[in-house]
Amino acid sequence: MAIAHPPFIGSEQATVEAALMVSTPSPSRPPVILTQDELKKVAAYKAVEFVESGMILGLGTGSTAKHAVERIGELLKQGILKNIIGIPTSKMTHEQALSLGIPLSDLDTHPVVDLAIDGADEVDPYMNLVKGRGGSLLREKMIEGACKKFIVIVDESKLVKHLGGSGLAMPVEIVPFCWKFTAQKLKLLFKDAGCVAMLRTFSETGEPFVTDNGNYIIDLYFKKDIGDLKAASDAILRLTGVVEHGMFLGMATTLIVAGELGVTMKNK
Ligand SMILES: O=C[C@H](O)[C@H](O)[C@H](O)COP(=O)(O)O
Repeated sequence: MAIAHPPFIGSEQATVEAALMVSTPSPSRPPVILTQDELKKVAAYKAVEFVESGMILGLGTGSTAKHAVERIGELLKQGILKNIIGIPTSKMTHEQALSLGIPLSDLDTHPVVDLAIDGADEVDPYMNLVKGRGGSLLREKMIEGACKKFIVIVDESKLVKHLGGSGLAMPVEIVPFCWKFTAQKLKLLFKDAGCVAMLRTFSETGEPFVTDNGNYIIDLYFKKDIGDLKAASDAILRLTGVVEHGMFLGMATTLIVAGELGVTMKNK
């Protein structure tokens, strides 16, 4: 997806330049064309402006968060940030952060996290999120739930009117034991919303996708709005066999969206 991008102003311009290393647009120069990945990078770089030396940082997972982790690594290397400790939300992010020389820890050692930066699959107008299409929802929810501040970074394609509204998956992490039984229970919970529950598998082999915690993912698809999110969350979590779901309700404290009209930021 290529988007014609109007000139940014102020610190947003600086963020775009840092993210993309582009020169300032001018009337004589055509507008910068940003791909979806570049928009993710712009949002990520903007969020990293809130990172301060000495912070304990929750490091998110996914194609958006990876830009933030990369930028943190870069600023550490340049000596602009010092004494950062990262707490990765997945094995993948752990590997990335290690390769960048970011010192790492965990919630056992650092139970209070200053700031987390992470992407999302869907964001509703109240900053509720769907996360976990990459399979990392459990560790993300544990770490982001322990944060004083949680910045969500997305490109504008992630904005929805209501959760589940993109028509894409709402992930639920479950124990592998009798997964069909749990999937059926999940489907029945949302039968009025026309729910379809599917085990996440690898398309090449048909083998189940296994999370970092050794669990399976059931992806829920809804034909209609599921309504009361808190009630839906409680009902899912009451099912024995469910470990966690991908609805992150009331957790985000700041939302940064990069889109066609520039970067917007919203606080809780
Ligand atoms: O499990 C994956 C995480 O929740 C991601 O943060 C989420 O899927 C968004 O990923 P991306 O930035 O790649 O769209």
